[in-house]
Amino acid sequence: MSLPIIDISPFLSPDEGDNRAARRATSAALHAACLQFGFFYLDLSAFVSPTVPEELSELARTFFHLPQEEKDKLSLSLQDNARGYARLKENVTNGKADNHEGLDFYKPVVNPDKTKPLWGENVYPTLPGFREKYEAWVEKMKALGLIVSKPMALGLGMTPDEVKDLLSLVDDSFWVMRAIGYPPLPDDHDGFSCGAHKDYGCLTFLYADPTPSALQVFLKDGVVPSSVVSNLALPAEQGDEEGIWINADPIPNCVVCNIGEMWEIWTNGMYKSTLHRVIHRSRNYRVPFFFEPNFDALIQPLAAVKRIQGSAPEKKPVVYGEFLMGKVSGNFAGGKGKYDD
Ligand SMILES: O=C(O)CCC(=O)C(=O)O
Ligand SMILES: [Fe+2]
Repeated sequence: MSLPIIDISPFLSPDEGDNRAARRATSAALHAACLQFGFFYLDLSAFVSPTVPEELSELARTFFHLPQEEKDKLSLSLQDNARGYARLKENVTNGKADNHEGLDFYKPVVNPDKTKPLWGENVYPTLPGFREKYEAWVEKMKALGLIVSKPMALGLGMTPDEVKDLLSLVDDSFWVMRAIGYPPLPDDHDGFSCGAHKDYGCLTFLYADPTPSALQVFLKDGVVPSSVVSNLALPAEQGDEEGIWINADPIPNCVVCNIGEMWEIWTNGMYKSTLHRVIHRSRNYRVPFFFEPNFDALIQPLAAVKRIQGSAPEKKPVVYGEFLMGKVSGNFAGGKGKYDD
């Protein structure tokens, strides 16, 4: 049982000739993957050289091996409580400390003011090449976000004008990038490397180290046939929901991609943002990139979705920046973590 692999290469070359059919196939495959799982792999062989994410992981390794007092100089508490370094177990999900440390970056803002949540400045380690390589990755992932948004829009049957409108909501993405350091999760640890959560933006692109069984995805009952479920070893339940946890092990040349809550609103719940968690039994370094809407974007159910669903009750629209602020300031002030509801 493995999540689908989507080939984005037809969207890297012009919309002509044989490529048209290939584009339609990619869009249909994405639509099916979003309907069924909300999680899939994107094959980036034609887009990213495999050495680039390895370099990022290596730089993260070097940073997280620095003495604690060096890392604390970049503490997010010295910034805007969002940008910067969070110590091991500083983030809490579902009331339990996450067994990871992290370094977070957000889209730079005009007139930064670190007394306002999210509105400070990114802090980069002074390690040679760190800033350049991570900033280059931001550019690559922003481009990927725009590329993948197209087949997603086409998979929903959007018209060319609707596609343009959708892209205008993400063309100045208020992105987030994290470098995460996972030490091995001790057997007696009361919690996870990263507790079960949904991502809240549009699309997460996770460059994952090759450790198997670390990232786990919750599939509710009925998503996969029971003949498949009986072959899976992980225990079932999540809160009061019945389902299974499956491993989303890394595949060479692919990023793991999942959809966030903004796609859930755009599709009026047709695509679900899927719960996931991390249980990392070895030491490693991973770099998720969160491709989010523009800060001021109004996110509401799409006309194309209304055509599919008819007159279903509609999810409430949100302005992405307000939604994010509510989440971040409420959670940090209330002692909750960045992923808590
Ligand atoms: O490290 C991973 O495998 C996933 C991390 C994650 O889910 C997140 O940071 O939102
Ligand atoms: Fe996540």
